[in-house]
Order: sequence, then structure tokens, then C-alpha cells
Amino acid sequence: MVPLRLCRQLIPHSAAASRPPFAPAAAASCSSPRPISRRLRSLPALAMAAYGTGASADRRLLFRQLFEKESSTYTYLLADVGDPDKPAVLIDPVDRTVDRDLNLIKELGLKLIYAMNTHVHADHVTGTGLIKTKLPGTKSVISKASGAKADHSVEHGDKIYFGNLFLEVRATPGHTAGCVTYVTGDSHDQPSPRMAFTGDALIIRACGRTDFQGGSSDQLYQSVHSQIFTLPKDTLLYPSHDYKGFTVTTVEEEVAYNARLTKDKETFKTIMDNLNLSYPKMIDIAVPANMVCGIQDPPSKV
Ligand SMILES: N[C@@H](CCC(=O)N[C@@H](CSS)C(=O)NCC(=O)O)C(=O)O
Repeated sequence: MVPLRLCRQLIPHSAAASRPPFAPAAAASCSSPRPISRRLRSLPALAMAAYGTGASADRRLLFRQLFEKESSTYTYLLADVGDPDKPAVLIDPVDRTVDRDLNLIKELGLKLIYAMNTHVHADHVTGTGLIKTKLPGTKSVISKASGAKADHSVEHGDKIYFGNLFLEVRATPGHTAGCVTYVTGDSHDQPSPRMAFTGDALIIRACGRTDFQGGSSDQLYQSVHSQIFTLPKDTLLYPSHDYKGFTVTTVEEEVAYNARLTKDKETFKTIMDNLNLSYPKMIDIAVPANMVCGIQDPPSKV
């Protein structure tokens, strides 16, 4: 495991000179994002359909939402296509769809640098272990609070750079103790509107269950209200799962219409205590595998 320390930025030899190695005021408090990751060389943008409104930061971002239908899981691909290496990250890949995801990354000429998890999933095995086998050099990322083994253990306030773009880590425990939300940056050179990858903290019009893996409805309510609902109202929210055919929502929509999180805390806790969901079918396989980011034991020699 390669722990990412407070305010440390992993900068390879090619780090651009325009950005200081440490973000201003990054050390000030846990609520300030801390840079943790590498920056790569910049070359002219390639002609590739990117995401956003047309501002230069938006043109840098390539964004794809991918779906795994057995577990109704979304995987998100983000890349800085304004960088010559087109560095990319995958959020919440699933083992069953790793080949699809890696083929897409190859077709688009991206360089996958991080395979990240929002939390230790209970319903499917993460793809990060398989990805590391198939694309050595890709680093796995998960929160330190999850207790899971990964190349990088991130904490609230860390920044994860891919090229000139970055994701900020926000601790959003409650579904599990180690859940985080990854949020695009808020400076002028980052995509607008912001995008938040909420894992299972917030599901469109709902939220993640809180009945195992250190879950707490009290904590989840606090996390969503303090870390997600405080984002700008046009922030696009992308969950880990959808069971109803939705793809994306916004802070404004969820503050108005979320069937659980718009209630007061006590009502919310009562709702969560009465969900009566059956345990995920794969929980006994998925959780132990995901505690090591999906890395399988090497086949035993006969
Ligand atoms: N039936 C599925 C599991 C469905 C489930 O429990 N989903 C979780 C997220 S994955 S642990 C959840 O939090 N759902 C909230 C909700 O309100 O549905 C299976 O067997 O895998």
C-alpha cells in the first residue's frame, strides 16, 4: 500500500511548472482539499468528443457513464483529453465489465492511471484487482477509512489529479463507514457545472442502505446534508447504482425531491430502519474480495 500523506503531491519528473507542488492553504484543515496526485505533461487537445458546455476546462474532460446490469452499477470514466497522455480514471469498475471498460479506454487512446472505489461494495466485486492485472501500472484508490487495501488510501480533502483535472475527496460515511464522494474541482480551470460521484451515499431520489458494514442512518443524513447538498445547486450527481432507469440528477433536484433525505433526521432514520431490504446476494463474496480491492489470490500450484 502506498499511503497518500497530508498535502503530499505525487509529481513525476514531467510535472508542469505552472502549479505549485502544494495547493494553497491545503494544510489548513481537513475540510480543505489536499493535492495528492500526479500531474502529467500538457500538449494540444486532440479532437475527441468531450463533455460540458464548451469552456476550455470542459473541453478537456472526456466523460462516460457505463452500466453493469446484473448489479445495476454505474462505472464512470473521466479523462483529461487536453493532456498528451490523456490520463484517465475509472470510478467503481465492476469485475464483470472490466474487458468492456479497458477496450473503451484503449479505443479512445487513454492512459488509465487510477482505478478508484467510492467504498467497499457489498453487491459485486470491484474491477480494480483485475484491471491492475491487465493494465499493470494502474493504481487502485479507496478511502483510508474503509480499511481496505489499495495502492492509495485517500482521506477527506485529498485531491486526485489526472492531467490538469482533479477530483476532490469528500468523506460521506453512513452507507458504509468508509464511503467517499469524489467531486470535480471548483476552480475556473475545472469543468462546470461540477460533478459529484456519490457512490451509495446518494442514489437518485433515494440513498444507500445503512444496515451493515458500519452503516449509520444518523451519519448518512449528516454526510449528505453537509457534503453533497452544500455543493452548488447545478452540481451533477452521479450515483453508483440505479434501480429505476435514472442516470443523473442535480443537487437542486435532490434537495427538492429526494424521497428520504428531504425529511427531517428522525423521519429519515425511521425510513431507513424500515427499508426491509434483503441482503445483497453476493455480500459474502464481494466484501472480502473488495477489502483487497478485488485482487484475487494467485492460482495455487498443484
Ligand atoms: N438486490 C441487490 C442489492 C440491492 C441493494 O441492497 N442495494 C444497496 C446498494 S448495493 S450494497 C442499497 O443501498 N440499496 C438502497 C435501496 O434503497 O435500494 C443484490 O442482491 O445485490
